Amino acid sequence: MSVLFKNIAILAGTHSPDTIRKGPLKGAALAHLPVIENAWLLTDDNTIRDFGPMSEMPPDIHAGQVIDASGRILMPAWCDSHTHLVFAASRESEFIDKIKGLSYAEIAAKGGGILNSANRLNAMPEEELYQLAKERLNKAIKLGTGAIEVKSGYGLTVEGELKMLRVIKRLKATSPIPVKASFLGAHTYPLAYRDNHEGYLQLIEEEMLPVIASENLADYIDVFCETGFFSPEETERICRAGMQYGLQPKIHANQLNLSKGVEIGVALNALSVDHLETMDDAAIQCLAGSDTIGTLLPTAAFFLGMAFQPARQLIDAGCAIALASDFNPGSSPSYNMNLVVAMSCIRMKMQPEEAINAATLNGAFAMDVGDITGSITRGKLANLVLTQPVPSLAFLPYSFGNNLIERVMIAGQFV
Ligand SMILES: N=CN[C@@H](CCC(=O)O)C(=O)O
Ligand SMILES: [Zn+2]
Repeated sequence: MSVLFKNIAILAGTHSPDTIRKGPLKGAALAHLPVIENAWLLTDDNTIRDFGPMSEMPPDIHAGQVIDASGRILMPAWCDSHTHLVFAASRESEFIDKIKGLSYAEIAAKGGGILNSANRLNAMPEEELYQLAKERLNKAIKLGTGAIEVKSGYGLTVEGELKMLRVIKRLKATSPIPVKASFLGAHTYPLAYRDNHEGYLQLIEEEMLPVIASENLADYIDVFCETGFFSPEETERICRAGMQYGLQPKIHANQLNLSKGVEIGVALNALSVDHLETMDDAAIQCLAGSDTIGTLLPTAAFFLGMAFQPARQLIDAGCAIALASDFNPGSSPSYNMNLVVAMSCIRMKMQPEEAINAATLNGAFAMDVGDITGSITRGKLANLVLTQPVPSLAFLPYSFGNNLIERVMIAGQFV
């Protein structure tokens, strides 16, 4: 079916094919969000067919449905390039511990955190895990998410990790939006290997990765490179093991400490290094001189009460920045990308245009779908967000916490 949107107050994110070909928006280019005011857009089947200013709309357009978008913004759906959407149970008891003053690291050290999620996940049948994940994904789509990356990392056993990745593979097959999978077996050391790191690294290399590759269960290799989790040397070893199977690194770096994750990610040509709460000048310069995307996860910093990522310094240094939700039960129990964008403006001093680009086009590039989604470009997927009537683009992050989305279109269909 084709849908014609008419009288769109602001059609935002109309990046040209030339811009898309150049890859992620870096530095000052991030502030350039092309818009057409008083515009029309036509979808055809699952794609964006054409668009332009109302004054130039061809008189003979035929569409199955016509929408009057007066006063509204039409823009690309969010591209959430970092989530842990597959998990068995929420962890609000740890939330209480955090309120009482325990840190993320202290909760992890007493057997909570990722290990808590791993115990619950290993006990849950695959079908139930899939149903829970599918429900969450559908809710995220209704909030405007039109492409998503999902990680394993709550199994930490051969069976558990494969179970998670098989769930993600089913989501890929059944979800209306693009889904990418990252293998995060190196999320933390399971208790059984606490004093035998070599044994767990070998388990990943010899028992997990070969099966993952043969069943085509992952697109990326991820490691939590952090003090108390995986050292820089261990991170590099696991990334290289994944790379032998064609998995590009996309790693957790510099969340709690200057972990060297950024430097390792850049050296290994990682697609992205994610978190970046804790950065020094060397790490910022290293990222700026690379093609690796820095994915900022402000809701995780917010939830853990940490300093926010230094978005301004990163952008001013010339880095390519994406924004993602980090949706997970421990450090970011929200998949709301609208909130991520608002928080990035309010707390990281990003301009609304920068935040929208980072959460759409650059997010798409951070999961290799920049050629099919993340902007209003002819031939791309019609994955679109139509807002309620709003006075301006800046109103979206300004009016934080309010749901301003009226309709979401995925592959040309309203959801
Ligand atoms: N930092 C490591 N991993 C997740 C949190 C996982 C958890 O606490 O369950 C993150 O990206 O924030
Ligand atoms: Zn994460």
